[in-house]
Amino acid sequence: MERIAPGKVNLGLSLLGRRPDGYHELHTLFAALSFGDRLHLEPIPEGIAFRGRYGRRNLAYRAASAYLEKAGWPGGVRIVLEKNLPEGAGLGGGSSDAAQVLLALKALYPAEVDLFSLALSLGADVPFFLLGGVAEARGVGERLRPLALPPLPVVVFASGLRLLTPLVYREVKPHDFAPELPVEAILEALARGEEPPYWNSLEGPAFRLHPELQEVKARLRALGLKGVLLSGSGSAFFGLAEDEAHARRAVEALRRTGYARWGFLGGNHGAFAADGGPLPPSPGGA
Ligand SMILES: C[C@@](CO)(OP(=O)(O)O)[C@H](O)COP(=O)(O)OP(=O)(O)OC[C@H]1O[C@@H](n2ccc(N)nc2=O)[C@H](O)[C@@H]1O
Ligand SMILES: Nc1ncnc2c1ncn2[C@@H]1O[C@H](COP(=O)(O)OP(=O)(O)O)[C@@H](O)[C@H]1O
Repeated sequence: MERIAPGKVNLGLSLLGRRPDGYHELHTLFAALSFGDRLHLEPIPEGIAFRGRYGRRNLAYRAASAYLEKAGWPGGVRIVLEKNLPEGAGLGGGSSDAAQVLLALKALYPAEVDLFSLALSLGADVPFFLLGGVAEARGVGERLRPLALPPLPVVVFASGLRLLTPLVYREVKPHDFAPELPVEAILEALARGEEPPYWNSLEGPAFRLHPELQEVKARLRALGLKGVLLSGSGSAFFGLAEDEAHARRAVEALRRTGYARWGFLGGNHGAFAADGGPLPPSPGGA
């Protein structure tokens, strides 16, 4: 069985406040991308045979182990993880890998296992990847509402700087908190190809830690991309292109200096990955 684990970007991320447990309450729009990592899975009599980085600490391995444990070890699985998404870039690759392993194992070894709570125990972004598509999220990302958005060409760029999520959250100051995102206005602007009225409350903290990231954002803007924003806790930025030709030109201009790739969000992109259906070949990029 072969599955694509799509990346994601956050079409706006607002930090509403800090909870007593130290976590931050957020309001965000997740959008799955039309490209991502690739997983090959096949049943074996017992155990987990895993090929990929980090061994047993890999989120894909941990997802397999958690599911099979809860299902009572009905059999084993061989997993080969082909990493295409940059790590620690805010594109959610590890979370998406974990979600696809959960979905694949549920198909291979059906059992009364609550995938959603298992997903949440693996990471705050993992439940979203069980759905894919576009979704509004609250809490730490677990309260989800699916949304519709037409397919939009998007360019993603990561300079290679690895931003650790805990360090970015630690840098958050009270003045970084913001109100809820204007969801309807964001969706309307995106559909019309206008500058969306969104922000990412983690940009301020990320820029304070690494001021050079502001230049990266400016470069994407200078290429004519709209709604250029840090994705999640970074360090990847994304921006919306006018059309495929514009997206291709932007990738061409960026690819010598980092990970640059274009694809789609919205439409059916990143949604059908979640039910195991085949994905179309990904469009170009580095
Ligand atoms: C920022 C987001 C946006 O989607 O993901 P990325 O874009 O980096 O993938 C998420 O909030 C990433 O949440 P999550 O996946 O749980 O982050 P982890 O790396 O597990 O958390 C690392 C640490 O960040 C802090 N943290 C995390 C999430 C949150 N809502 N508030 C927090 O304060 C906590 O101190 C936590 O111990
Ligand atoms: N399958 C995996 N893919 C990527 N990173 C993983 C995976 N399993 C564990 N990790 C760890 O999780 C960290 C964050 O991974 P990733 O999901 O790619 O980034 P982000 O949380 O910024 O979106 C990595 O730096 C790595 O140490």
